[in-house]
Amino acid sequence: APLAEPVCENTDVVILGAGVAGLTAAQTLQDNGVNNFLVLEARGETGGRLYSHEFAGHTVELGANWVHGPGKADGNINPMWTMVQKANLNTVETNNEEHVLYPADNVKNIAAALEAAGNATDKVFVDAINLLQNNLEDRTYRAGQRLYGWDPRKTDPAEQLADWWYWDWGAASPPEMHSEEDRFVCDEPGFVSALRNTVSSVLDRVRVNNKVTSIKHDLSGVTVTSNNGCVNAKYAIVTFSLGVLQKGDVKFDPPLPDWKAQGIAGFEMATYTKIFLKFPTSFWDKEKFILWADPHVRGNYPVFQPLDLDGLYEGSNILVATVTGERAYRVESQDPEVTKQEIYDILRKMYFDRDVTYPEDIYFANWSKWDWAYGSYSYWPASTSLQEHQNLRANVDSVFFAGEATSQEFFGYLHGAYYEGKHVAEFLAPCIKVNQAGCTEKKYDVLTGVTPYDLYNPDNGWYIKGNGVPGN
Ligand SMILES: Cc1cc2nc3c(=O)[nH]c(=O)nc-3n(C[C@H](O)[C@H](O)[C@H](O)COP(=O)(O)OP(=O)(O)OC[C@H]3O[C@@H](n4cnc5c(N)ncnc54)[C@H](O)[C@@H]3O)c2cc1C
Repeated sequence: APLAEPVCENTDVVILGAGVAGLTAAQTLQDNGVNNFLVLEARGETGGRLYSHEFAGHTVELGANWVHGPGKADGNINPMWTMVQKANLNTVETNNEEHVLYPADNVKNIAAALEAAGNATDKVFVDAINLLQNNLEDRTYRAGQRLYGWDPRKTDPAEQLADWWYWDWGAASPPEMHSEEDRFVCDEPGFVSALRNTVSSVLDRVRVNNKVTSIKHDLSGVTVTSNNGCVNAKYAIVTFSLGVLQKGDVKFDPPLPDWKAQGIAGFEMATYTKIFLKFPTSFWDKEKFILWADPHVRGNYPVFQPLDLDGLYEGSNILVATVTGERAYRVESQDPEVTKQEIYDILRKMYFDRDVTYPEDIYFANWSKWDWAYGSYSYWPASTSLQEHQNLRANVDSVFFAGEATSQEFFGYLHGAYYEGKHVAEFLAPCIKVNQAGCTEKKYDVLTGVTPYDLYNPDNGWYIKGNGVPGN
């Protein structure tokens, strides 16, 4: 071949992304007797949004931190819990009720608001299962809460904090997982070590620092181009975050069909930013969650978590603040020194009677900016159908998709990514082994609405369909 022509590597399956979904897919292919595969990863390390990082001499988790719902011995065990136990990582049980409340002069109201919000939330989840199982019209989370008596006043700090706590922060947990405790992972090897141990036999297939820029596809295969060359394969498994798919940095050739583009466009990425702070002294409550009801701004540094609790990083003087959504974008876009000062000012208001010291160091992830993530995790907007979600999940030609966002049950979670990676590999393994073309997953070319057309009638205020408009 002429020298200028790039020679692509050949393999059966090219997995794009080495997060939980990609590495689980790789391991599952191998477990099912498929050995000819490669993993291309943009970053210099594996794990993706399971991201352990050194801060102030300790390993902290920039991304996933909890095993949400470890499961019960007599039921389903969360696969992430199995990994964490095998790796023998230190964890601590948490639940949303282990908190101290600030400001001190508003504690009674905050406690009452938390109780009301919590009660409504429990009922909304039961409701949500009912709507889903019976194919009834969806409603927003807020509509559900109102029906159960929770409609926080916009200018009531206690109610706004309670609302943030049960929605923005905590309650995005799926109903199946809701009643169980959560396990917070805090250990020097890092949460990501549990994943790496589990997939150790496929790690040598991962090519780090390979940022994929285009995916050429047809029914017979794919050509994937990265900053480091190209790979031909029979199948690709794309595990990029929903944010990456939405931003369009990776070109599909031919472009993705409408049903697929619509599936990708219809879902949302949240941003959840943890801010790690190292202090000269530890002056805060030794409690798992310290909540702050800001008198003016909803979600303004509403939760702090000490990492220097007994059994965690004792003596570390590390405090973690979390912000979400608009407040997270603000932190990502302003000078960290400003963030430091803002947090210091709030801590001084909370602990006006203690010796509050100034943070020595600060670090946070730029989830909404990082071009390998563009957000922290996905969520499912109200009134978006299962069909549309399946289209986000389904393959286009030889390109398959897996990741937390493609999980209908556990989107947003590590175990969602795990189950999707496992599913896609189990689906493809037989296709590869018998060299069977046209393996394809369920998709919907047309998404249907829910109101039958004969209900568009004058009784319902609909005059256009042959009935003329009122007064004509
Ligand atoms: C702040 C935060 C807190 C969270 N907390 C929890 C929690 O407590 N519990 C929980 O269960 N879940 C939590 N999650 C969610 C969990 O981390 C994710 O659901 C899970 O890690 C997603 O795995 P994935 O394999 O689907 O995607 P990813 O981990 O995003 O993997 C995709 C991989 O693709 C790579 N990639 C992207 N673009 C390209 C490209 N162009 N070329 C090559 N490679 C590319 C990325 O670098 C990445 O490694 C949290 C997430 C965040 C961000």
